[in-house]
Amino acid sequence: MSTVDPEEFQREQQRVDDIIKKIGKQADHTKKLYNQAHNERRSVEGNYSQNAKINTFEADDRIETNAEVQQQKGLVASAVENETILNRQVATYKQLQKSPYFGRIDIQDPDESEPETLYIGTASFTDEHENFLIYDWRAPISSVYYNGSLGKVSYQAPAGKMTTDLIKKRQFSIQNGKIKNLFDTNEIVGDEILQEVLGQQNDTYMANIVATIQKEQNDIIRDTTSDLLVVQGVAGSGKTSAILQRIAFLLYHSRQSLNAEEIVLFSPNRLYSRYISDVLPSLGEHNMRQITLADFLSQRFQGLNVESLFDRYEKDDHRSASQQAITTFEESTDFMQLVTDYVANLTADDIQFSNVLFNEEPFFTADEIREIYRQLPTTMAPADRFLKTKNTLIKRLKNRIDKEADADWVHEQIDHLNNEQYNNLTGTKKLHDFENYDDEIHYIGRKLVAKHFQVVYDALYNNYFIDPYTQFMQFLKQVQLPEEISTKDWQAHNFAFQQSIEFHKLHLIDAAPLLLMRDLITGGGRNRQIQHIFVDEMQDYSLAQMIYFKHAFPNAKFTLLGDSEQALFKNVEAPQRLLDNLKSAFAVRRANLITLNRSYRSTFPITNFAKALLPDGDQIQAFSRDGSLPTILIRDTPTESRDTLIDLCKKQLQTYGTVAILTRNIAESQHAFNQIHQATQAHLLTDTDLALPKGVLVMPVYLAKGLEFDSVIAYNISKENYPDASSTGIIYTMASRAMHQLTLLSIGPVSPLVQEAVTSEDKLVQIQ
Ligand SMILES: Nc1ncnc2c1ncn2[C@@H]1O[C@H](COP(=O)(O)OP(=O)(O)OP(=O)(O)O)[C@@H](O)[C@H]1O
Repeated sequence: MSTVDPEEFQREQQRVDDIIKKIGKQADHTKKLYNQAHNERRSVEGNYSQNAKINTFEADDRIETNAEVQQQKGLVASAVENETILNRQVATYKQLQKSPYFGRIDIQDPDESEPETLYIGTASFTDEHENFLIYDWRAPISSVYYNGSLGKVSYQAPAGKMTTDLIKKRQFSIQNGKIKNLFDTNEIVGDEILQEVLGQQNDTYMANIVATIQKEQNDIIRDTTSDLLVVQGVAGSGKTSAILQRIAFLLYHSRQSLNAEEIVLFSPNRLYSRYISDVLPSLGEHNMRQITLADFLSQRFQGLNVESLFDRYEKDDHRSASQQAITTFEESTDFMQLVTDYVANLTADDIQFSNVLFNEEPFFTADEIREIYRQLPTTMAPADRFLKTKNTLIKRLKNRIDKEADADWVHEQIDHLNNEQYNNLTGTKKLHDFENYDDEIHYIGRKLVAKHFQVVYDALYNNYFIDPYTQFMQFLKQVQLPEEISTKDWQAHNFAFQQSIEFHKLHLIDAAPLLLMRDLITGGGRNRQIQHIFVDEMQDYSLAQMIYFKHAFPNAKFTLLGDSEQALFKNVEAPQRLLDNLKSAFAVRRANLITLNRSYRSTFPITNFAKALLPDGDQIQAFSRDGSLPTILIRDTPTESRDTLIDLCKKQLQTYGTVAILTRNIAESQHAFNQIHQATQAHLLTDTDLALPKGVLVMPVYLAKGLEFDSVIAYNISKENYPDASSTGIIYTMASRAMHQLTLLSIGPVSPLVQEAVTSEDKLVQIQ
């Protein structure tokens, strides 16, 4: 298979052996350092807990002890960091020992007499003289490997654009220190190694793809200039892979100014979060923060049960045209603009202030709060007025505390304090900080009263002096409706909003506009620390939600990835239009759209079948990997279908590690699971599952988003279940989850969507 002669192969193997030896030496040395660091951390920690236990009872000792504890704390933190870095290095060496590199480039720089040979791997490795024996795949020079065909190539180095002559490009597949395959290639990254990688069985969790990154994927990964990067990629084109490699790349390039905590990925579900969680650690990086939309919204609406995308999908089956029109309206950019305009024009009388209670009595009345707000200049932004109002309320609370501090009940409480309680109240203050005894008693009194009124302070701090739900109701009532929505339907919708709030629930469509309204009034809800937001499966988010993200993370650059054909919840939107919409809504300068049309996940026959399901499937290029044709099994009765399903699962398990039965919704999953679980030990997966087991998995299609399985069985793709084109996205998503084998089972006649593929002149499926 290899394109190089045996002697050359031998020379390369010799080099691999030498490098592995060197890595081994370095690994042993680092392991020793790690053990030292580990012991040191434990001893520093021991010291710290000793010191922290020192008697802090005597007021004069307290400050000294405090300083010492702070110092010890710093020592612990740096010892932990040291240990973590060394531990990570040891892990990297271990990985490099198995497979030190995957690429080699020979380049001839214009001002050098000899060509230079560079090897590229998942991490850098240098010898004792700081010579690079392996270059990190993210190093500037490594981009030549991913980007260039032989001949003149350029790359971006810290000093600016450089050019060189690429005279050889070699790809390796090295496993456990042995070269399995070796190719010289002129292509960007040759298909041979990719064939091999893609032909392997699903590993349950996603692996990094740095050895075989393709050119378009590389453009996504190395884009450091766009404020908004939108990627439209067909199923299996490597969008999720590109996100993760991109994060690794950004972290490497901005080591000093960016850390993983400042990157947030919105993931479609929790299974997906787990599915991708090994990729960054395999590249020696920490994972970014991950959150699902449902969890994000629940955090923002403490105390309310926010509908999830999945709840909504389960319900969407039964929605009328008018409900659909309302959803479209409320999820649009225009609607978010209406919210913004509404808030900008709110007068003091319009704002729904509410009483702040203490012991069930008003401590501040809504009218008092409104008066404070009214007195502020109307030229101020609502959020600034709100903040000033809040500060005034806090000041008034402090005045109350000050007065109350000398009340009899307070003095009485002070008399009953024991020494420890008393000292805890004086905190870092020392005795001579007080002018006299009265001063000290007043100080203690204030502390006691502040504790007493803590609920009031908390209510102010959390902005509970406004009722955002009633406010939103007021907003909904005055909205100018588009023609296609009748006043009656709108009223019904508003009533439903009000009712759901009474039951502590919130519909998903109301969440983004409501949050925006609340934030614009209160000035809260913004996180300026986050530098990058990634959204995978963006087709399942509304524009309104995206606009809210932009508002909530004002300093972040956005990378949005999706496949409009896999939209489970709405109609397909052309990527360019989406980009234009987002570009104007986000008001960004540098926006970029990248399209990925080559699909890597599935075998050639599976991708060909999936393509045929789509009206514009021609744009999808199937990667040429052999496999059997997808099979359609039509059974007349539920009993026959059950027997077929059990047989099928058993048979497939002999060949494959994961067999996924994908259904339309949770009820259907439950039904299929009940039929087969005894015979097949199947697992039923739901929204709350966090891990992916091996074996037969049964789940609704929306939980399979972003995932892949060796074998997929699309459950009951009957005419009855999928009567028309509105289900195209669902069947396409199911089919495109399969890596090696796809089976479609129908009880009764098959869906017309599949029928077309069946009757196509090219043989796309086999029927059994
Ligand atoms: N350059 C590559 N080298 C090796 N494997 C790749 C490459 N690109 C993609 N793959 C593999 O193809 C499969 C699909 O990739 P990925 O899940 O990233 O695609 P996606 O576009 O996010 O898919 P979907 O939208 O269908 O969920 C994965 O198994 C991934 O490892």
